[in-house]
Amino acid sequence: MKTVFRVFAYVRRYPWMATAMMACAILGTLMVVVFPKVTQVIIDDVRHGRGDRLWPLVLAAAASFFARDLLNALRIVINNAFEQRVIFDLRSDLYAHIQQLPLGWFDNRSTGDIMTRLLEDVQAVERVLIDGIEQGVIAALQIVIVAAMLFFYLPWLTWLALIPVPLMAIGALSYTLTAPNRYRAQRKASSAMNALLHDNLAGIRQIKTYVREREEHARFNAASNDLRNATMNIMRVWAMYNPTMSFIGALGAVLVVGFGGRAVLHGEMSVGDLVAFLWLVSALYEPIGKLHSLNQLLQAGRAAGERVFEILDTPAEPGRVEYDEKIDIAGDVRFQDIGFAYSEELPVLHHIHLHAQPGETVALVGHTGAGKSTLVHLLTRFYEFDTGEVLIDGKPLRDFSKSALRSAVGMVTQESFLFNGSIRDNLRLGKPDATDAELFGVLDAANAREFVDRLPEGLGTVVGERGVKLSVGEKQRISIARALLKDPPILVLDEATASVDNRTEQLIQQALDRLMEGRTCFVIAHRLSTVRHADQILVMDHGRIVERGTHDELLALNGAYAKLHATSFLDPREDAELVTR
Ligand SMILES: Nc1ncnc2c1ncn2[C@@H]1O[C@H](COP(=O)(O)OP(=O)(O)OP(=O)(O)O)[C@@H](O)[C@H]1O
Repeated sequence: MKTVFRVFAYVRRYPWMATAMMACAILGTLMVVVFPKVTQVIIDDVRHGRGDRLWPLVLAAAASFFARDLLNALRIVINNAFEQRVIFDLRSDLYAHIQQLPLGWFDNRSTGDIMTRLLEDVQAVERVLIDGIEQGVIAALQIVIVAAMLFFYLPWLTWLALIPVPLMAIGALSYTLTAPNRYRAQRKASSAMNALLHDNLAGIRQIKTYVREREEHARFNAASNDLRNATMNIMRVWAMYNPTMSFIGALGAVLVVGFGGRAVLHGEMSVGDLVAFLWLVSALYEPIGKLHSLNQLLQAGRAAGERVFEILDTPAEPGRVEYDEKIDIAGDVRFQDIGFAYSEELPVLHHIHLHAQPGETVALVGHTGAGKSTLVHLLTRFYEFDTGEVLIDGKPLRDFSKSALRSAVGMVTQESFLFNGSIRDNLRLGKPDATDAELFGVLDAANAREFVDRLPEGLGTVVGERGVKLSVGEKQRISIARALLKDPPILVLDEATASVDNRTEQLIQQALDRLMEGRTCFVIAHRLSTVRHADQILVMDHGRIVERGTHDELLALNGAYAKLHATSFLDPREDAELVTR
């Protein structure tokens, strides 16, 4: 129930719309009493010499139907606007919160699952909200009004008409108690199918390369079949529950016809009363039937709501966010005895000490999995270190707002992720108000101007998902240009290992040199040239810094670094290129 109440809290944001909608619904429902009354009067009174009343009564009945449907039309218009606002709010809150969640949360979830929650689950929650409130209240109101009228007419026949109600309540209760598991299973199956779909679309090149289309199709069908089975399970129970309830409800009308008919035969009630009574009984069971459908919606919404609120209840990343805060950072970075673990079983960094002065280049080298990326991710608080302290310009990292800190650190990763927008949009991520002249300036510096000028729409060219329409070397240079535009005092650079041709390599290296100039740089180094020119090299092994010094010092030490060097761990190609440059 907690989930349901939390969902209803969203309605409170629009009290006027909710009130207007309810007013239309209530007034429209009140019209339900007119027709049975008119019918009774026509049958009983008009028949007995009050023919003059016939047409005014017919007119009154027509007017009541017109009013009911006019109010209904109004209610639908308000309802739609209300519904869309609520769904917008819930989706917006959810998205805003997702953006604030720590990276560790994303590491443990599939994109397809998150998207299912944001798209499908929000929709299911919204249906409960709107239909739940509105139709639930209307149905309850109609039941109360009609039951009151029935009791007013003939209490003994009303009691007979209500005999099926306790049976229906028991049926509804057992459905409600067993439904959550069925709906949870369905939401989970839907997420799993979407996750597979998302993963496969992202990996479509691999699927084609490894000729896995048939197998992946089978895997998709299996996930889709799970969803089908889960949905069928819900439907099967519903197919039993709904008609059973409808049949039990119909028994009420049957009892009324039987005992009411006998009363008419014995002259204890008029035919008009019996007809009116039957109308009212059907007007009583119609909303009861609706409540059953609503119960089904409610159970679906409950399962979806749990998944939506699970995200909203996940604590956001720690740290302040002050988007417009401007800070001046020189770029002095110090790690003091830093320890970090992704999870208790997976300690990754141990006793890390390092000091980089403003403008220095620190090269991180070491075998794969040594902890180099993890170390630099702590600098931007992508992950929170467990022990020790990181200081920037002598101030603890956690005293900076996250926004200011991340504005001060530029990142150029191997992946060079580009968004599916124009080159201009992608560059402006680094500086939203940059003019085209500034963009061309950084494209020049990043050796990217030439190919951008050659593109059919220049800066306006759309690069495709993840920048798929650009080559690896082009993407790298765009991402260097983007970092140049951001102009951060601290730079994290994950040197690309992917090979590009020698000329492109040279262009990229030149662009990087320009980018690194005058900044404190942490480079996850894969090239000999980079480490040669670094002010200090940190050699990492199993989460520890095992050696530190300059290239010559470390070679003279004849330890781990010398071994890496001897085994050509670092790519020497660029070195040769630079010498000839
Ligand atoms: N997001 C994560 N969640 C859990 N474990 C992780 C995560 N990222 C990295 N690891 C683990 O932490 C260890 C260090 O990884 P890290 O990526 O920092 O190494 P690296 O030195 O940068 O390696 P590479 O040069 O291959 O990128 C590895 O054992 C890795 O499996």
